[in-house]
Amino acid sequence: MSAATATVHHIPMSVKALSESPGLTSIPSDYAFASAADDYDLPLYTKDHDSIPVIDFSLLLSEDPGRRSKAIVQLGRACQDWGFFMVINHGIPETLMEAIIGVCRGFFDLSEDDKREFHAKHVLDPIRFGTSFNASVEKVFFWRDFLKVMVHPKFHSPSKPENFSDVLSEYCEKVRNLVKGLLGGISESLGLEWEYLSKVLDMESSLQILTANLYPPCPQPELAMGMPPHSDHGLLTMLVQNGIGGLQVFHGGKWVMVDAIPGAFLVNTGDHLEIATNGKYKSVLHRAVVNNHATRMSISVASGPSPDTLVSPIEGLLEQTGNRAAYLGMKYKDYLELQQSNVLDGKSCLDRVKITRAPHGLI
Ligand SMILES: O=C(O)CCC(=O)C(=O)O
Ligand SMILES: [Fe+2]
Repeated sequence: MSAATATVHHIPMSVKALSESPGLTSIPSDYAFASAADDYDLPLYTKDHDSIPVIDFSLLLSEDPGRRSKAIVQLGRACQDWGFFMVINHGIPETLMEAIIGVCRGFFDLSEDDKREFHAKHVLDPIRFGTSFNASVEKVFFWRDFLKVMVHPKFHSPSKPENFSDVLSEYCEKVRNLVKGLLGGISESLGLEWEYLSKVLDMESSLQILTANLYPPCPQPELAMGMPPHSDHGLLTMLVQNGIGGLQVFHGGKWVMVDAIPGAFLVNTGDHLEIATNGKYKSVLHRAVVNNHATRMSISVASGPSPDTLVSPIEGLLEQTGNRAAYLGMKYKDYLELQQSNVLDGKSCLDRVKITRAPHGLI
């Protein structure tokens, strides 16, 4: 390509640096998300937050069969009706949850030069620092910086700040165990054995990715968006935040603001649980809004099958779900690459593997 025809896409600086520019009172026009009006611009409901399902993890492991099966029914309902729930009594110390938020904050507070080392060349690079979602293809940027680290089956970690790697490894191992328990309960809620999903999805080699999100104060929060409506790849995403709200889930045709129980995990079902269950447990749309007074941080851990697992609807579940597979099989790592290389837009990636059929009787 000659210099005259080359187009250089403008990659913005971090929103952290932008938000710290002296005298910033409005956002640059390429962060104005509201002008790109979308279907999700619906009224916001907070009153429903009481009904967000709460799962007591300790009951899933209870020795009392009655309490255990009740908890499993509740978990199945939460996956089917909401695709979102909070988990309490999960056994992960709050000090460790605070520590992971602390070391991630420490990472974002490194100099821009230090962080630049992790500007990725490829979306599957194991450590990536960036802004927005995929700034090289986006027209509108999101008010968000991120650090993404692949921590399993192979562990990676930035070497700075000090003790980042120790906290990351301890935290992610504990989250993996929690996910194993939740998947066991989910398996049973589908009438399968506790170990079933873990085995067919090869969770021993589960691809686990930690994403730290930083949303600095924004002078015009009503125009900007932290993360647009999207569903997550993988099976379950486990999220914690620094005490500042901003996560909204789409439920019953409305955006519901999540009012987190302190110390609880916020969990959402991902695209690969939808594919594996042939649409019985659908991945949930969610988004993150920003505010003008406090820096919000959230740490999400996405847990998927092993990178090489071909994920398609599970045979044993077809009978409960209309007898025909409604999704094409795709290797998890190929799906991940596809999702991360494009703009983040609702469930557009999942739509690519969805089999659409003409209504019965029509060709
Ligand atoms: O910050 C949040 O609450 C949402 C983050 C999120 O959706 C993600 O990391 O996929
Ligand atoms: Fe998400």
